[in-house]
Amino acid sequence: MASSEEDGGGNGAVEEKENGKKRRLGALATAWLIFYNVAMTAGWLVLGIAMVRFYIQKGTHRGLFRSVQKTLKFFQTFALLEVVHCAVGIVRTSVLVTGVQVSSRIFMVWFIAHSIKQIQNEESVILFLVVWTVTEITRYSFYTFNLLNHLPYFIKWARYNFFIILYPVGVAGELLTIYAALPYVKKTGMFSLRLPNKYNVSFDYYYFLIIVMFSYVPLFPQLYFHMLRQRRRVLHGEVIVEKDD
Ligand SMILES: CCCCCCCCCCCCC[C@@H](O)CC(=O)SCCNC(=O)CCNC(=O)[C@H](O)C(C)(C)COP(=O)(O)OP(=O)(O)OC[C@H]1O[C@@H](n2cnc3c(N)ncnc32)[C@H](O)[C@@H]1OP(=O)(O)O
Repeated sequence: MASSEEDGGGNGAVEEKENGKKRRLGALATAWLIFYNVAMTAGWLVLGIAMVRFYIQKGTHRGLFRSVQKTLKFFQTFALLEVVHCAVGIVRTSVLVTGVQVSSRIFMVWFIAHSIKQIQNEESVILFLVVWTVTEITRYSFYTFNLLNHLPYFIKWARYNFFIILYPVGVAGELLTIYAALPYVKKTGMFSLRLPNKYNVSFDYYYFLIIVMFSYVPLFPQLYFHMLRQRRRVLHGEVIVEKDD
């Protein structure tokens, strides 16, 4: 995370600069991250409240995705900035780990749930929506309070414990949703390119989705074990030697 001006540590990109510049960039980066995390906490809170209100009013999950999709798309797409934060060094996280996490979410939102209307009312969509929402409210409020140096222990505890259950449940929701999308993708041939065509290349979205589903097998454990290491480091103070990207 971007460190405060006083402690001066923890931000390689910033530390290399000469002193005056370093202080300014440190304060700017911290201010930006506070703004970003407050906005994201608020966005996911709004989404959570909208989901609860929808369910209370309608008594069904049908139509829920449609009613919250604008907020979801905006805030989940905004999270692309997290990859930028790592790349420019204002947060101390792997670009690769963050990139996989963010791109899989963007993919679910735009290329599955948005593009394939027939699956928007699947229970699995609601499953990953609820899990993402709880996760993100906890995660962004953790970062915000941490940056402000007033971190309540229960938020820290929630950040590094909830994922143990929420991560596999969220992944199950995502995989079930992709699985539910397969027949529609096959029937419509969407996003696919058949031969012959002027580019002389073919692409089959149906098989691409199957490959994406299988790619969870090697990729998800890496994210999960990364979080388990973070948990040991933050909650139990273990020193973890991270490999470079
Ligand atoms: C094109 C098709 C692609 C298809 C790919 C298919 C493969 C997909 C496989 C992957 C499946 C993922 C599925 C996923 O979407 C399901 C869910 O999310 S379910 C819900 C449960 N999820 C979670 O709990 C998410 C957990 N993940 C994360 O928290 C992050 O995304 C992750 C990058 C994985 C880990 O986070 P990080 O390494 O950043 O850990 P920390 O939070 O401990 O932070 C480390 C330090 O960085 C500071 N930091 C990070 N971000 C910020 C920020 N925004 N503001 C301020 N500071 C930040 C943090 O404080 C730490 O600082 P320090 O080291 O000083 O303590």
